[in-house]
Amino acid sequence: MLKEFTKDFRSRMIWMGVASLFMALAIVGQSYLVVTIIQQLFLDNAAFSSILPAVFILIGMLLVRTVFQYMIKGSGIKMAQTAKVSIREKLLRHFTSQPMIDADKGQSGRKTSLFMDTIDEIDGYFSQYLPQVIQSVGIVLIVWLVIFIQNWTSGLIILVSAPFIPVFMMIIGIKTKDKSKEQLSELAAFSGTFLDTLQGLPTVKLFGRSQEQRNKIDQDSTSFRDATMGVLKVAFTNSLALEFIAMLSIGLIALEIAIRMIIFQNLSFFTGFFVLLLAPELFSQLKQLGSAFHSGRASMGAASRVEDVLDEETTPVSWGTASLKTDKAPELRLEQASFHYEEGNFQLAPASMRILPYEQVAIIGKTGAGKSTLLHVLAGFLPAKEGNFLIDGIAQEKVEKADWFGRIGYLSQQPYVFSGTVRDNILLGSQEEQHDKVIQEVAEHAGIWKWITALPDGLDTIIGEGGRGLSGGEKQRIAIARTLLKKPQILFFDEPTTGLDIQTEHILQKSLDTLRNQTTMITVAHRLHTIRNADKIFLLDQGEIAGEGTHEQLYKNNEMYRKMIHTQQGGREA
Ligand SMILES: Nc1ncnc2c1ncn2[C@@H]1O[C@H](COP(=O)(O)OP(=O)(O)OP(=O)(O)O)[C@@H](O)[C@H]1O
Repeated sequence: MLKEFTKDFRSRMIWMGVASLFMALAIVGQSYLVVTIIQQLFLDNAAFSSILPAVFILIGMLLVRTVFQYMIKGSGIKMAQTAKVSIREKLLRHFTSQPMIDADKGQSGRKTSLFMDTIDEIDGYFSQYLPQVIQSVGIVLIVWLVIFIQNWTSGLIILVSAPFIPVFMMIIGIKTKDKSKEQLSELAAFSGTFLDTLQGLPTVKLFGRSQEQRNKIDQDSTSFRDATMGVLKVAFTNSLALEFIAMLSIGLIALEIAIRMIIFQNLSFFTGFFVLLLAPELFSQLKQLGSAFHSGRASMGAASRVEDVLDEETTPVSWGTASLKTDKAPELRLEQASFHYEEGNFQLAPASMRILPYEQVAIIGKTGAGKSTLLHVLAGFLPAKEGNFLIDGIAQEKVEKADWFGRIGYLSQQPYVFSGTVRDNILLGSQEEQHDKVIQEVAEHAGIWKWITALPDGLDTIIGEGGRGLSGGEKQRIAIARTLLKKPQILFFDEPTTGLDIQTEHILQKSLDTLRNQTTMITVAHRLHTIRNADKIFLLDQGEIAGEGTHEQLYKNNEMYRKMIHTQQGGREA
């Protein structure tokens, strides 16, 4: 994945290469001038004024070096920013293109950690590793060439000792990728458990499981700490080995220069000192490359974790480009359409049905019969695996996604309320800004206006993430207000199984009645009222349609339906 980006960053990398050549020349020039100044001042006893031009050129060289170093680093940071934005977009597209069922999978904390920490870890590859490789290769080659020309024996010592650094770097660094991947997995697990516990705190307390949860968090945090220590251990071993090799090589060069200068007296002070200044510059570049290699490997571990998630199999719903040519609610038709989840063995048997515009449809059946699954297939949240799903005669996969979702509404059993103002939450139902009068109107219909006016900031009151601080009934009413604002042509409604308070129930009924003639309503129904008033009822049993018709027809002809109604009525006749 990371290599893909290097193509996009080719021009930046060429520019970095050029900058590193200038840096190398500045390093050589800087050492040359330092030696010249010292030789003139201390050996040739030159006047200070005569070395002033050299001092100014030296300052210039230092400046050139600093500026190019800054530019290479800046370029690396820009590459990292672009790459991170692009990877985050890819991941977001992956998460959002998943069908509802996959989107709900896994812990939110894990996903957040992947999205934030893991992608941040990729930063090092572009901001440190790549720039350092380009910089070090250029500088090391040029500096080595100058040393070799000046004193070939020193050049030879470097040629023998320097390759140990990349070799050690690779041997030690190889482990970094796996260790870093493990560390990020542990962090994700820790974030997941922590967020899960936080969200389920009342449940945990209620069941007296605080200690177990505490132990689990403790365990996850210890695993994360151990994994972090593992990565750090590799990093420290890496630095130790690099320092050791560099120190040994520089020591050898110093010894060789001293022997040639003092014993054999065949090396000038100028050349000896020049080489002694250049050698640490060369090894410093190699050491920096070693550390950058470590962060590069850690980034590769992070990238591989992102890749694992991107490679996860999903069953996305495909959409096309055809617009529905109708202003009214489209007709829906299933032709031998079936569905099964990747996991588990539930099968929605091939089902055929026709839902006419503005029909009131109820889907009923026992728990686990497949009612919500059928509703999700009809709403385009899940793909029909076989058979056809036709929307106004057009195959669903050819219909434009935005056109379809612009026409439908979905009221789930547990509607989601976002962290934000009450106004923002209601306005989710509208593509445009709406006047407060309109919001008031739908809020009144949804029976929540009085509640809103009693809030400290009215419509501008901030409500918590996931609707925390709101009762179930209040969340439902906000969801109803959103739906009323959207005025969908088709409303998919997963009726709450748990009894709403009588008032919310009454409001819900009234709101749905207002929509009755302008909306096709497909309801997973639990209330007798909805079932009796439906134009068409589909009775599901273990994933199969076991009956279809009006209440009267089914009551007359279907034993299972009769039994269900009797149970609902507590034994009374319908
Ligand atoms: N994401 C999933 N992966 C695998 N199996 C699933 C998934 N979601 C639901 N199921 C299974 O599919 C079957 C049908 O589930 P569905 O939610 O459609 O039933 P339902 O009739 O709506 O039930 P209820 O009335 O309890 O909501 C169940 O056995 C359920 O466990």
